Amino acid sequence: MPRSSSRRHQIKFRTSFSNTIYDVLVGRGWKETDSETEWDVHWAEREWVYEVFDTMHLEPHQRINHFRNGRELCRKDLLVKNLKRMKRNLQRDGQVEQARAYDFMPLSFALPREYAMFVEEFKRSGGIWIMKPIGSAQGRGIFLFTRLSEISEWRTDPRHRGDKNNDDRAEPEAYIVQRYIDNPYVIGGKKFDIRLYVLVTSFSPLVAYLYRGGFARFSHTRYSAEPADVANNFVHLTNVAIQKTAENYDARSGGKKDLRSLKLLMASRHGMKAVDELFLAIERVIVNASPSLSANTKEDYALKCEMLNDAMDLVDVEAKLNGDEESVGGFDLIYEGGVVQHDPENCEWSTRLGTAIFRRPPSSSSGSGAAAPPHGNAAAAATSDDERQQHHQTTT
Ligand SMILES: Nc1ncnc2c1ncn2[C@@H]1O[C@H](COP(=O)(O)OP(=O)(O)OP(=O)(O)O)[C@@H](O)[C@H]1O
Repeated sequence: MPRSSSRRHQIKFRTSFSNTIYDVLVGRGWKETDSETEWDVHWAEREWVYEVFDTMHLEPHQRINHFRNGRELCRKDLLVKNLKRMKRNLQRDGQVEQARAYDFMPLSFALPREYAMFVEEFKRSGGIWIMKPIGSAQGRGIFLFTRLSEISEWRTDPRHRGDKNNDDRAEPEAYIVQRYIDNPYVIGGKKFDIRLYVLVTSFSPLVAYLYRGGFARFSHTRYSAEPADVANNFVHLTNVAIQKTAENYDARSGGKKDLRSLKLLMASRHGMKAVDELFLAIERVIVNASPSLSANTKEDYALKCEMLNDAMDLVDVEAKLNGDEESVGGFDLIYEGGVVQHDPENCEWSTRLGTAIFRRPPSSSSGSGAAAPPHGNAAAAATSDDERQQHHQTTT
């Protein structure tokens, strides 16, 4: 795609969403269209892209928000399958150290297919396990258990049948069963997870950018791994969709703490170096096709709009980039066919505390050999299925 001159025509977008992404696209002065073919940006539903991608023709200037095979990394069972396969291949090739990098995933089995293997492991080791429907989001259908009989209920209960007509012969719904991490890092006694935004502009070679902003999603009930609390989702599941139904839910903060405050707090406990190292390790394991783009607070709305606006700059709809940028807005290149290694001699630590990566001073930004032009038609940042046709009030 020629990048020397900016395109002058009116940019047109298509979307069925009406949350932050809609506001951002309109805010850029772009025009909404219903046309099936005449658009520059299509912010589409994930399943739709998976279905039609192979039969659609994309012009070089057109951008769509999912890859055709995104579910290979973003559906829970396929992610497990691919991570296991990758690890096996590395072990087979004698790359022991690289294979070990895949140990971050707790022991997992795809049900019902690997039920017998799971039962063998469960009888051997016991403990707390977590069941997650393979294609769901927002904590829906997730539950913890400590006894096999609880799984038997899942196997026989019609509510968990793949066939919604309650056909007794239908297979139980597909789940991932995973060893539960029962000693999470807590703040104020509460469990949290972290929402980061990654924009993947190409899968071959893999090119990924990480956004500096993000937030932690907190539970509202103190963490406990006691048997009496195992069934209490308010203790164990940090999804906002779950937490907002808790009695003590704090609607003002939305249960969220921005990434910068989180890192400062952790730095005050452990030192900045430890926090930077932690976030570099996190960078190596981030994957998600559907971060919620709806907002439940003013801050949330501002963060998501700013992130999406920068994402639109990065996928270069208006053909304004040179193609060798390592940072665009809040997005920093972290992977381009391999981990982007910045020379510490030439770099300074980010002072924005968003992500812990080396940031090159502006004067030495060119000729690094690490940068890649943002390219490809797709960008893996999307919206949860539940957000279709919704406005700003929904949450993950
Ligand atoms: N193996 C595990 N050990 C401990 N906690 C877990 C484990 N797997 C998932 N969780 C917790 O369960 C909750 C839901 O997990 P996750 O966010 O992956 O589900 P989801 O339904 O796909 O949600 P979302 O759509 O918001 O990403 C989170 O609080 C997460 O920390």
